[in-house]
Amino acid sequence: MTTTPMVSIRDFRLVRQTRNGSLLVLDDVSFDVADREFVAIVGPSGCGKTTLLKSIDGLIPRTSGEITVNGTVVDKPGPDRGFVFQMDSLFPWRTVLANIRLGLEARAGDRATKNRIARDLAALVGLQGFEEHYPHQLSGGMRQRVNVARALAVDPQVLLMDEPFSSLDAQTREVLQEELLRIWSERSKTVIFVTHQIDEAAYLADRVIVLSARPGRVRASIPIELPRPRTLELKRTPEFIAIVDRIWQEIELNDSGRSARDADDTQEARVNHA
Ligand SMILES: Nc1ncnc2c1ncn2[C@@H]1O[C@H](COP(=O)(O)OP(=O)(O)OP(=O)(O)O)[C@@H](O)[C@H]1O
Repeated sequence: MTTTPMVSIRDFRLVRQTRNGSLLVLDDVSFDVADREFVAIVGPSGCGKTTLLKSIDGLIPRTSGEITVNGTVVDKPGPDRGFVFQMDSLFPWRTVLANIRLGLEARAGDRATKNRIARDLAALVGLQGFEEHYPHQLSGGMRQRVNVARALAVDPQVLLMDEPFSSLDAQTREVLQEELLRIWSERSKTVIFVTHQIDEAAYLADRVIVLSARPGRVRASIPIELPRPRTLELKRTPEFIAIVDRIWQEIELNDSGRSARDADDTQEARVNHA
């Protein structure tokens, strides 16, 4: 018996229109993500990680290929997916509770129930006691906790996270990484997590997908066979360091064998209109 993957990406290709013409951003991307799997996506800057995540959310129309979530073709955002953005995307005039409640407001149901859900989520992300605070009264880490809670409010099956901790200091980032693993296991979500931090990818994920320089193609899919539950001490073990090294090697070599960092500046993956 085969189980349907939670997210399935098939022969996905995406061309963006820019001032200089058409730009091939993603090409021939295919991979599956199982229910409750935690997958991290890494790759050189500009290779299309955010574009891929937004495509899974249905925010960008595909050029060809297909993405399905729980067997349904994605053509727009839906409550089965929650998106946690890279940058602080809270409404400054809303309290913590009102920000978390946001996704629920368009839905049927009474205000008391929605407030209860929002309060439970505030507690889940460690913000009990801060429900009536405004974003400017919170630290960066606390604001990202609100972002996570807000994405969870509609109880999505899939959580799409775009470098959610990148603007945080190293210590806060590590605290939130541990918290995210706790939330992921408590709430049984499927997570797709884009990051630049290779150690973050290895620490969090069951599997790391490495994209090539633009146009992004799947270069490697590396299973992270490290035991769970994971604690931060894991990062100091030889097994962990070896995995991080392996991921780095895949990133450093792009398709033409050049350094991925150089290639990002020079590669012109443009598609002519003609
Ligand atoms: N709205 C847009 N219109 C046209 N091109 C875009 C748009 N957004 C992004 N791009 C281009 O698509 C390519 C991929 O961008 P994307 O943000 O997905 O990359 P990324 O891998 O997430 O980058 P980074 O790691 O730097 O965040 C880049 O060349 C970018 O310039």
